[in-house]
Amino acid sequence: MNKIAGWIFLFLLSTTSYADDGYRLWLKYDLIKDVAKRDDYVRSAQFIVLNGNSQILKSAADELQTGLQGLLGKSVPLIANAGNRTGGIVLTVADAPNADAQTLTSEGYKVLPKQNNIAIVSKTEKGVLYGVFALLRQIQTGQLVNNLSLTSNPKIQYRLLNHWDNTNGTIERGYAGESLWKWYELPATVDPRYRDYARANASLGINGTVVNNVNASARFLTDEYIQKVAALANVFRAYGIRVYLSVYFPAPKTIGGLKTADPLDPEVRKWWADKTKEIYTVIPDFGGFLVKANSEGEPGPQDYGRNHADGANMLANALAPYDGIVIWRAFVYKADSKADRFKAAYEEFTPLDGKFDKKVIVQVKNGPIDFQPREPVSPLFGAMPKTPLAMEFQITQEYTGFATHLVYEAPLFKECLDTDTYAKGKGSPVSKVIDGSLHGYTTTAISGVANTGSDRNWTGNPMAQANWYAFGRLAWDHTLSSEDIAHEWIKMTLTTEPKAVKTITDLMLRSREIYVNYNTPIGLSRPWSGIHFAPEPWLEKSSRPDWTAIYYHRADSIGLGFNRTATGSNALAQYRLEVQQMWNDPETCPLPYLLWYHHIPWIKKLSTGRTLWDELCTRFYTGADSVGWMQQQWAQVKPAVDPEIFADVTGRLITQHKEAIWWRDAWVLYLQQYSRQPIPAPYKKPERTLDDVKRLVDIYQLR
Ligand SMILES: CO[C@H]1[C@H](O)[C@@H](O)[C@H](O)O[C@@H]1C(=O)O
Repeated sequence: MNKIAGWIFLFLLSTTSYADDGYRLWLKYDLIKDVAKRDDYVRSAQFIVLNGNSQILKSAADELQTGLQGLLGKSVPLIANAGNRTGGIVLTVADAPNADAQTLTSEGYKVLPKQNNIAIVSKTEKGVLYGVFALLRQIQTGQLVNNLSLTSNPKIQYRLLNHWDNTNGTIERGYAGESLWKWYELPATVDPRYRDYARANASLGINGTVVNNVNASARFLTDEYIQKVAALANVFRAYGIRVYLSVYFPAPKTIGGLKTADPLDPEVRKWWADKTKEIYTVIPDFGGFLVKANSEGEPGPQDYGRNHADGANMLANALAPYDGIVIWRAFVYKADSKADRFKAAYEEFTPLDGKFDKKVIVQVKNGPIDFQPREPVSPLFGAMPKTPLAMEFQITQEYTGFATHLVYEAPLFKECLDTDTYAKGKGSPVSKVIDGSLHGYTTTAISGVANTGSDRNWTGNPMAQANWYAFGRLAWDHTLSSEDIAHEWIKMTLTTEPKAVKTITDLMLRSREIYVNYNTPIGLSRPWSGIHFAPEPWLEKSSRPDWTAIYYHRADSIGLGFNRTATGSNALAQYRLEVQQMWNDPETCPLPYLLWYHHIPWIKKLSTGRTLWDELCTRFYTGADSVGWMQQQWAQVKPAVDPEIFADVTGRLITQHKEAIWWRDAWVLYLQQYSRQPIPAPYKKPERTLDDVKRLVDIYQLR
């Protein structure tokens, strides 16, 4: 009987541990199997010195104890003073004239050898917490810690997740279940998961979270919701994370009973000042407001004949007594079939450069359109020298295959950050614009639209955890490489077995380009069906002209692509001269951007030696085939990876392959109507007809 009970216990244990593998993210802290290595760590981690009892220091010590307990299989005691003892870890908040702290900014940390101990030093408790995670990361990735010497300062001040979560628990563009925030239960019931969310973010250095959708409900500003958000803030505070709210601009009317929301109206201004005061009374470290205004039907200051700066400055004024900021989004465009949507943000915002209050940051999406699998950088990054600009990346895979397609986003983020804007001559990359170093902005920020949800593994596709991870790591230090970040994440999350690490890294690094190839190669964009998932390049009618596909690709009997040169929309003129030169000439424009800027004849020979048509077909076919390669690569790592995660990713890759072929067929058959060219050898004509694919997409979109 006992034996049976024992078996049942073991069985339960093993199943829970599988299920937990996804839940624990990169903070797994499993026992290090290499005994020699483990002993080495044990010698350096015999005790933890914790001097002080602030919430954040306590979180740091807790995490260190939990991590070491798991990794070393041994509980490590906390003591208040090292005395003469050596071989421990000393957490130190360095008071002013401490030599070790001199090169540190407020959130930076050092991990260094000190009197035969490992010292984790920072000017602040938050920095100590980040240092603890850095030390754990070293151990998790199998690096030596004796004589370890790390110095790290975050390059960007506000490192935020933006959640597009609604009051009813849904998430706009969320593919991993419902919202993490259980609004109906809050504030009385506080899910322990909020703490794990905070730990995961703090481990990356994320220090703020906007908890609700930019298409905001005014309810978030009611007392009822402020209390709920305060309950979240109470959990996050212990991990150095501040909460922010997206605001509905006409809230003074909808919940305040005023007749107007005009930002220059004294009553409206008073309403916001009072509301802000109310928030700070309940959430003393509230981070500030995020605003989507006069964009995609959301109301804003223009409804009252005012501009974005008037709206943003009014909120900045309300925040003036507090340490909070206004993040005003530049994602704007008007429904005008004659205009080029590409140009809209630049046109609306550059005249306002220098007119924003110093508490305002203008948040710009990485590209001028909308989070496409590949976009050129937004021209705004090179054109707002007097306004701090925040970067907005999308971690959730709205346009990169939801939670089924494996797309590692670090290369996409890096491509944008590394692009030279030439704003102050050569060597003015986007990264230096947003980290403030180029124009001397003192306020700097970066946001990632979150891909988390209530799914047990947080992100739906377990591999998408890497995108959350990569965003956070790059927000802290944009000089890290995609490859190094992938290595870290894999070793902490999936396996440390060297061959498997290499195979998975390779797979991840190639995944985005593979997706681009079957989805939007050579500068195509926005061929989406309404839900932004299935191919619908044939879409010609929609409620807005710029929500059709034809608006973007402009296929005709001559060729394909959007002419944005001087003979077309002239959007290129929004960039600095050197950037224009990079893209202006169809003969020299790099292929990834070609159709973003040029209408190219089907039979035109490209730099690859193939005609446009043949090149497109090559990309669609090799892209779809490469998903087969991804499946083979993944199959090889089976022995090294948790069985449940292995099976989950295997299943998603099967779906991805099927859908990649679907994309290929849709594009090839649709474009062939215009090109009237045969599909080049060795590729075979799709077995289905264009009507077959259209029907498939129509059915896909039925409710
Ligand atoms: C929150 O709305 C989103 C919308 O769902 C998305 O399809 C669009 O791309 O971008 C919008 C935005 O960024 O405001």
